[in-house]
Amino acid sequence: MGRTLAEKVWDDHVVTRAEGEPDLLFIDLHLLHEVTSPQAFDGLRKAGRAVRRLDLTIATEDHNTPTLDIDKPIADPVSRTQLETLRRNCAEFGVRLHPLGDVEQGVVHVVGPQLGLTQPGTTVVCGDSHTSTHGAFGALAFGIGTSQVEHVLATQTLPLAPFRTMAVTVEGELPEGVTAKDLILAVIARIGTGGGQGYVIEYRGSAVEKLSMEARMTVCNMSIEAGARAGMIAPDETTFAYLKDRPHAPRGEDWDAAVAYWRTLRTDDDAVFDHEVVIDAAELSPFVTWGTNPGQGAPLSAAVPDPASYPDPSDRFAAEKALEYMGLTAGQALRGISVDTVFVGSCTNGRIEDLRAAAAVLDGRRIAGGVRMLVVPGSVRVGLQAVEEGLDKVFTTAGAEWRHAGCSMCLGMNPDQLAPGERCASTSNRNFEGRQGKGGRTHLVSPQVAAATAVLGHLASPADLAGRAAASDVRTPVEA
Ligand SMILES: CC(C)[C@H](C(=O)O)[C@@H](O)C(=O)O
Ligand code: SF4
Repeated sequence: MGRTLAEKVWDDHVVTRAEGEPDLLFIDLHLLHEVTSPQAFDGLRKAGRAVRRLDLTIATEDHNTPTLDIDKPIADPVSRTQLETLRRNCAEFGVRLHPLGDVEQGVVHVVGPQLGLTQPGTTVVCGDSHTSTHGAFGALAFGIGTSQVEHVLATQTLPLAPFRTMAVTVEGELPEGVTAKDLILAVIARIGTGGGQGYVIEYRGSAVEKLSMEARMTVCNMSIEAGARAGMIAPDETTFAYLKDRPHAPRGEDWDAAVAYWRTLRTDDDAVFDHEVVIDAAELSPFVTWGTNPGQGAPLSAAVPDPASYPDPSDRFAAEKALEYMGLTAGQALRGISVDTVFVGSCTNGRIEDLRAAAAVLDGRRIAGGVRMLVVPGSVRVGLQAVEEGLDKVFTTAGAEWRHAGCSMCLGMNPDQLAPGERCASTSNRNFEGRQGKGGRTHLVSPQVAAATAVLGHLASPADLAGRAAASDVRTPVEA
């Protein structure tokens, strides 16, 4: 019988297989950050062990890094300790680290792909749930716990329980203005936050094939929000073009050999998935969340749902609780919900295409009075590219704040937080209670919706700005 993409990559990495035991897999790339590595390094130190494969291990600082005044000492003592600990550990064990101030620093899931470290057919792990992002390259990429981080540091292998396979097939054309973020939010709303549990999801179909690498990363990034162990997309010409000439991509003959292998990484025609979901791209529209988990979402054109409409009592209870926390009423139009803050960034939507998309909406416009907008590039490189393209000026001219790279307000482990009761349209991936600051309320959106929301001061899509000319289009003849 044929095999799925995930099964092929898995099989190519089995070091040992024994009846009744999990397979031991070789790990090709281990990414580290400050939050989930300290105890793992402590464990190594106590056991008197070294890092087994320094050439396959790389660290960056992202969660605790400030996005302002990065040349000043870090004021928050917890963040300072986290970063100092990572620096000490990396120096002691010889691990390559890209610290705050380094040109390759940034959110771990933005840094790996942009350096060309994330490659098709590899196994990638990190002590971080959104490691699923790397599956966009046809890699098998898992988030792992701190004890597993220690195991990988010591052995470059990991025992892993078998997974089930799910295909999410999206056929057709995404309508104008509908993005990868809308697609994945719709998938999660459809299968639920537990719908992917135990599965590796492969996204396929003509709509997925047409997505750029960055859009594919947005989709795979949020697989974990459907409870899946990983998300994957088969590598193709788009993948190869993205990787070519990246610092760690193979070169010359090695490149040709790599591409020849990568072309074999496709689900066989006769392979069978344990579960299949089919979605018609044409039916998708800009999507926003109204609740406190990423599955509580609806089209922007819809209304806040009535908890009473849920047949399942636990869904009903969850919706009631969510509406209470979010300060929303059933039946209220999603489009009318006003926000205090807009956050563009994170490993979901903090890449250059995301910043371009937000800037295109803001160009020549101003954000609404009383709205605070933070634009945080996913990495220093993304930030530099944005500056080269003049996007930072578009943001600041519109009244937004242009910040230094990091996780920032995605989870508020640094000073970028919501105040209690504040409402935010955010391009990140989690809308849990208190995620962006205690008492803060999060609506997950695409970069385009984030930008339009900033301009109008309430949840909106760029289409809602039509007819409201950009400032640059309404110059008087004298100015022109
Ligand atoms: C801090 C880290 C362990 C966490 C994760 O695993 O995802 C964070 O990145 C998040 O997004 O909540
Ligand atoms: S940007 Fe957000 S989701 Fe991504 S790693 Fe950082 S905190 Fe986690």
